[in-house]
Amino acid sequence: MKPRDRLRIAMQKSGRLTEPALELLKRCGLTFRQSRDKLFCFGEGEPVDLLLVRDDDIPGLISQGVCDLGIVGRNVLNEYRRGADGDAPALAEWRPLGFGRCRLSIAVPQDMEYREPSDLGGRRIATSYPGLLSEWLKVQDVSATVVTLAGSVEIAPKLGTADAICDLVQSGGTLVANQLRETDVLLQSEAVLAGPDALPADERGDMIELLLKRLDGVIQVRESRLLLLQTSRTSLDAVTRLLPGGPQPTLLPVAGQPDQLMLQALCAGEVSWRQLEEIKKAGAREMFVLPVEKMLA
Ligand SMILES: Nc1ncnc2c1ncn2[C@@H]1O[C@H](COP(=O)(O)OP(=O)(O)OP(=O)(O)O)[C@@H](O)[C@H]1O
Ligand SMILES: O=P(O)(O)OC[C@H]1O[C@H](OP(=O)(O)OP(=O)(O)O)[C@H](O)[C@@H]1O
Ligand SMILES: [Mg+2]
Repeated sequence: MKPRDRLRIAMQKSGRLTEPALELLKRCGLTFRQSRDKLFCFGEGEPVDLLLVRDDDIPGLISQGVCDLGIVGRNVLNEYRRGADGDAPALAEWRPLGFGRCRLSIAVPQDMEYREPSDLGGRRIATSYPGLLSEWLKVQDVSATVVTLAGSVEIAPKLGTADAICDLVQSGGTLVANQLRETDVLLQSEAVLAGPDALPADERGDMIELLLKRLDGVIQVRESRLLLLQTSRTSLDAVTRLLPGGPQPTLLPVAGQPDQLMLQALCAGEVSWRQLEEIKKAGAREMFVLPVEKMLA
C-alpha cells in the first residue's frame, strides 16, 4: 500500500459519538468538507481527513492500516482486542476523551436471586460483547453460556432466550423498563482515541503528535473555568482558601488602589453560585467566571 501523506481518522457516521467527536476535532482546529457519499470528509486546514463508518468497524480499519486513528467507545475497542488474532497489529488507547460515558454491566431479572457472580453458573447470558463477558466469567471462575446478540439484548430474559444479560448501562432507564437489576460492572467506558501501538515513523507520526498535544490542551481545559476577582490584601488569605482546586492564582496590582489586588485563578471544574457567594463573603468583589477555550503550556 502506498504510504499516505495525510492523516485519516475513523469515527462513527451517525450515532451517540458523532456530534461530540466532531465538536472535539473542531476545537483542535480541524474542520472538514463532506463528500457527496458522506463517508469521507476532506480536512480543510490541516492534512487530516475523516472516514465515517459504523463504530464496530473502527478498530479493524485501524488495525488494517486503512485509518491511522479512530474515535470509538472503549467497550468496542476492548471487545475487538479480545477477539483479534495474535498476528493483527496491536491497538492502543491513546487518550480518554470524556464523552460517551457508560458502563458494561451484568443485569438479572428483578425477581432472580443473585448475590455473587457464581450465581450465574450454568446460566445463559445474552450480550453483544462475548469477548469481554467470556474474559470476566473466566476471571470469576464461572462457567456460563454466552449468547451473542447484535442488539436489543435487554429483551432476551423476557423472551426466554437468556437468564441474564451483559450490556451497556448509562442512566439505568433501559434496565428498569425491562424489569432488570444491575449487579456487576465489567468495564467503565467512554469514547477514546484509538490508534496503533506505536507511532508511524513518517510525517503521519509527527501529525499524530501535534494532534495529541492539541487534544491534551482541549481536554485539560474543557471543564476548567477562569475565575477573576478583586480583593483587599487583608482578605487575600481567606479568599484564596476558598478557591476551587487548580494551580496557584496569579495576583495583579489594581491601579490607584494599593490595598486592592486582582486575582486570577484557573479552576479545575465548574464554579457554583454557592462557591462564589462564599468567596464574596470572605471579602471578594467584582467576580467573573469565564470558560476556557484553549491552553498551550
Ligand atoms: N446510553 C448510553 N449513554 C452514553 N453512551 C453510550 C450509551 N450507549 C452507548 N454508548 C456509547 O456510545 C457508543 C455508540 O453508541 P451507539 O448506540 O450510537 O452505537 P451503535 O448503535 O452501535 O452505532 P453504529 O450504527 O455506529 O454501529 C457505544 O459503543 C458506547 O461506547
Ligand atoms: O442506561 P440507559 O441510559 O437506558 O442506556 C443504556 C442503553 O443505551 C444503549 O442503547 P441505545 O439507546 O443506543 O439503543 P441501541 O441498543 O439500539 O443502540 C445501550 O445499548 C442500552 O440499551
Ligand atoms: Mg455499532
